[in-house]
Amino acid sequence: MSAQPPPAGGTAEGAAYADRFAVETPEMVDARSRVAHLSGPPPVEPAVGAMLAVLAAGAAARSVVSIGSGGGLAGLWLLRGMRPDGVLTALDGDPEQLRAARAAFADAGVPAGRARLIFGTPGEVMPRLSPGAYDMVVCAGPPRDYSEHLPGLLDLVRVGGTFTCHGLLAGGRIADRAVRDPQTVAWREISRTVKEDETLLSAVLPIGTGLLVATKRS
Ligand SMILES: C[S@@+](CC[C@H](N)C(=O)[O-])C[C@H]1O[C@@H](n2cnc3c(N)ncnc32)[C@H](O)[C@@H]1O
Repeated sequence: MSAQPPPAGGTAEGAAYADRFAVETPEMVDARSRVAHLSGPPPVEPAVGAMLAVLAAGAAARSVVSIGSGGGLAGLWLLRGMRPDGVLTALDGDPEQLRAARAAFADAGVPAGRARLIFGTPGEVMPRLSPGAYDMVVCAGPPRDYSEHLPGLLDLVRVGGTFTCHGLLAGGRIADRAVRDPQTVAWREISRTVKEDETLLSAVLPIGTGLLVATKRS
């Protein structure tokens, strides 16, 4: 398990319980330790991974895009919830993280056809993805790196599908109007855009470092 993050809501004990409730497979535990020494932010907390799996199962997801897929933790949880014939498209701009993800999927026995690993940024890869074709689009990483692509990322989601971003409550800065660093400002822009989009029904879940979830209604 990753180091316990500051609780986005509730108590540290509650957050720890939510993470223990979401039991990870041995392959997930190995995937977590594989990325522990790499640079970059940590993978999703178990409670967040479990929520992603629940959302994927609820959407009977057959096609999911993971932006900033890292070493594959979120991907393994998503694959657990997706249909057995579902395909995960995972993209990351760090070759070491992608290598770790490839190892994680191989370890977990994920058939090659179920996971498409792509090196690149959202701006580079999005033109290769079809609008409206995805049951879920799952974003992680620094919000400034994908906020400018938010309209395009939302366009990828089919009607009835789900969009998520993880990390917006980290440190609680988003709630403090006096804080105006670029990442926090980017999180506010993403949250506002999603909240004000009348085609979306959205919520913020205080798990992990905060999960923004939206379902496309039209
Ligand atoms: C928090 S980590 C991902 C963790 C992953 N979702 C998981 O749970 O295993 C964020 C990832 O975003 C990637 N990333 C950051 N900026 C990016 C960009 N502009 N394009 C592609 N990937 C990016 C980083 O390389 C890193 O692997």
